[in-house]
Amino acid sequence: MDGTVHSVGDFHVRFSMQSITKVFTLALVMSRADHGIWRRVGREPSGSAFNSLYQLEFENGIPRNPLINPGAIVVTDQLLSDTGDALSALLDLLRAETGNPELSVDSVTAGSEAETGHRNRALAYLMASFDNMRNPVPEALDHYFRQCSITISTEELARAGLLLARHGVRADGGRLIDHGDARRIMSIMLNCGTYDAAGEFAYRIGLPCKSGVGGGILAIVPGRYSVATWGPGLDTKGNSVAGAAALEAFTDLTHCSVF
Ligand SMILES: NC(=O)CC[C@H](N)C(=O)O
Repeated sequence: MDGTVHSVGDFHVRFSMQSITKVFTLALVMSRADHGIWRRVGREPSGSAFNSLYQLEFENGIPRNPLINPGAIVVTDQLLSDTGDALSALLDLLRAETGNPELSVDSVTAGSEAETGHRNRALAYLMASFDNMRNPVPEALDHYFRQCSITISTEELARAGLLLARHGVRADGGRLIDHGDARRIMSIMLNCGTYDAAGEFAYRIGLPCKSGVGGGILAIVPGRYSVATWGPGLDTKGNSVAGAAALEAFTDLTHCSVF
């Protein structure tokens, strides 16, 4: 938590943050008093794929949790209502926490997210049909697609993760969220941060984690440090195979887990 970074391998390589951004948009929304987000999204593991539609239909347009796609779309929609510019709010936070003012969106990735995002569009319109979207779907999705396309290195991701390791205290010593909300976000990461493999991750690694389909994983050792891994090969659930293996070896060797 003093900012010392230990790195190995391709730690300067930039990759697409993808779903890892979902943790930071949630923190931004929760930083506002009376945010009301838990009326719009749940806090239970989904047990299904991150872009599954059927559960959302059964559960009346209320996504299971904020770390699967429909939940994150709701959170981004809320952040858009709160700030007028969800993407800028997220970029400002990540630039400050990583210490890299150049952190930005990869426009080629963002273009491809928009071009291929039919399922995300289906999820968002389904939620709109249940009156769970506040902004026009195309506008909210534009922010969501660009948010997923922010590029970051493992070193920067580890720095950003300190926000949670420090229970809500920012790099500049100010506070974004209170201690309890940081604890709650990490509990959601443990239960929901790796989609329908969260049980397996808790068993193998025992840390709050958030993965993204860009191959990154952010893991937090609360009160001590954060660990970021990147390996582009994904398993069938969308989690980095090498990243999970590295984190498992790491907690086996260090005995540092929340259990
Ligand atoms: N699991 C992920 O990283 C999903 C993010 C991806 N951009 C999507 O919306 O489908």
